[in-house]
Amino acid sequence: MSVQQYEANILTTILEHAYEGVAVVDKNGDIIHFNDAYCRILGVKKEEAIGRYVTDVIENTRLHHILETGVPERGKLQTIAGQKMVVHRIPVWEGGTVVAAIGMLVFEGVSELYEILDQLEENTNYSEKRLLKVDSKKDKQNQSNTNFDEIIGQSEALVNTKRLAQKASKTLATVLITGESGTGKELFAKAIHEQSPYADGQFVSINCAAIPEHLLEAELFGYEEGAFTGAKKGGKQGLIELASHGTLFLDEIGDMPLHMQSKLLRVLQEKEVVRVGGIKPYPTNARIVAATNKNLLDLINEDQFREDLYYRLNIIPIHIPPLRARKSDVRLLLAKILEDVCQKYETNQKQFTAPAISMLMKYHWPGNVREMMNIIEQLVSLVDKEHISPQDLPIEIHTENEPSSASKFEHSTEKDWFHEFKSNKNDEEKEYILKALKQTNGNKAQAAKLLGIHRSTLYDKLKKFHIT
Ligand SMILES: Nc1ncnc2c1ncn2[C@@H]1O[C@H](COP(=O)(O)OP(=O)(O)OP(=O)(O)O)[C@@H](O)[C@H]1O
Repeated sequence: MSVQQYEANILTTILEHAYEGVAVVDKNGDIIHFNDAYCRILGVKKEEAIGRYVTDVIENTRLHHILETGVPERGKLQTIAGQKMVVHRIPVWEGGTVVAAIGMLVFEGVSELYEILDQLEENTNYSEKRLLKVDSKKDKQNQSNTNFDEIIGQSEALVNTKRLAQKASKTLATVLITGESGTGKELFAKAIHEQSPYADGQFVSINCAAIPEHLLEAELFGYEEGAFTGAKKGGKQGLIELASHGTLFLDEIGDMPLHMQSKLLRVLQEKEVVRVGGIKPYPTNARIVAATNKNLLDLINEDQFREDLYYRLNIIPIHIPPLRARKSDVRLLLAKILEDVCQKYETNQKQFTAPAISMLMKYHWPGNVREMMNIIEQLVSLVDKEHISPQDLPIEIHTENEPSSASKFEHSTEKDWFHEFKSNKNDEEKEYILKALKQTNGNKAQAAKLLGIHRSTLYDKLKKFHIT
C-alpha cells in the first residue's frame, strides 16, 4: 500500500468514527465525504448524499459560501430538522484558492450544550461555586476580558503580543508600544488599562504630535492661576494629574518636544507634577503607556529623543507586527470588519469572493488595520451587490497585484525584508528608497507603501538623505 493510500485510509477511518457529523464538499459544492454520524443525524443514506450539491442535502448550510469567501466560521448556530446545532465550517486552501470546505456538527442540538453545562454545575463543589459567584460580581473585570477579545487575530505573532500585553496589564509598570500606524497601538493600550489594577480610574489619552507645542505643556502638566494671559481662574489640572489611579496614554511619544521630554522624565522619577507657572508639587501615580511608530533608537542617535527617558519608558516593550507580516489575520479581519460595517450601516450582509480575498491577501497594507477599515467602509457604501469581487477593489490593491510590482514585498514578513531594510547602513537604506521611488515614478505615497513604512517616515528619510 502506498503512503498516500495508507494516509487516505487513516483519514477515512477518523471521519467515519467521528462522533461529530462531518461533511466535505469539493470546489463545486458537491459532497465528496459524508460520515455515518451525519447520515444518522439527517436520516440520509450516504449514497444519497455523495455527489449531490450541498444545499440539496444539508438544510441551512453555508458551505457553498465558505467556498466563495474562504473565511472559516466557527461555533455558528445552524437549524437542522428544527434543531439548533453548533457547527464549524472550514475552508481548505491550496495555492491561493479554496479547493474544498469541511462542515462539522459539534453539538447535536444546543440542548446537548445545556446538558454539559448542567453536569459541570453538578460536579462543581461548594468552594468553586463560591469563587464563580465572587468572580461574576467583578463586572468591571469581566468587561475587561472582552477587551483583549476585541483584538482580532490568531496569528502566532499577534497571539504572543496579546499574551505579553495581558501579562503587562496585571502590573503597573510603564509600557512602550511600538508598531506602524494603524496596527492597533491604542487598542492595546486601552485593553491594558481595562485589565490593570487601575481599571476603575480614567484612561486619559493624548496625541503628542497633534497638539501644538505651546499648548502641550499646559495640557499635560496643567497650570496655576495667572500662569499666562487667558489662564483660567483657579488654574487647571493637567492630564497627568487627571490620570491619577488610571492610565495616561502618550501617543506618538517620538514627537514630543525635547524640553517636554525632560519635564516628563522628572514626573516619572518624582511621581509629582508642578503645574505651569507654579512651584507646588501635586502627587500623581498615573500608570504610563506610551506608543510610537517611530524608531526611538534612531531618534536618540539624531539627538531628537532623550536616552534616559527612553529607558524609563521601555520597561515593558510591546511590538505590534504589521498586518503584512501576519497574513492569517488579514482573512479574519476582512470577515469580521465586513460583518461589523454591514451591521453598522444596516445593509445586507456582504461577502468577498475568493479571488477578491486572494488579492487582498497579497496587498501590502501600509496603513494596516485602519486602512482595511477605511477600504471596507468605502466598499460597503459603494458596492450594491452582495458579493464584492476583484473589480470592486480600489486601484492601489490592483496596482500591487500586477505582475510588474510582484517583488520581494509580496512575500515579505517583517522579520525578513523590512528588518533588513531598517537595519541596513544608511547608504544602503538610501539606495532602497531611491529604488522604490524609481519603481513608482517618484510617487512618494506608493514608494512608502512598497518600502512598508509610513509616508511621514519616508518624508523624514528623504530629508535625512537630502533626496529631493
Ligand atoms: N487586531 C485588531 N482587531 C480589531 N481592530 C483593530 C485591530 N487592530 C487595529 N484595529 C482597529 O484599527 C483602528 C486603528 O487602530 P489604533 O488607532 O489602535 O492604531 P494605532 O497603532 O494606535 O494607530 P496610530 O499609530 O496611527 O495612532 C482602530 O479602529 C482599531 O480599533
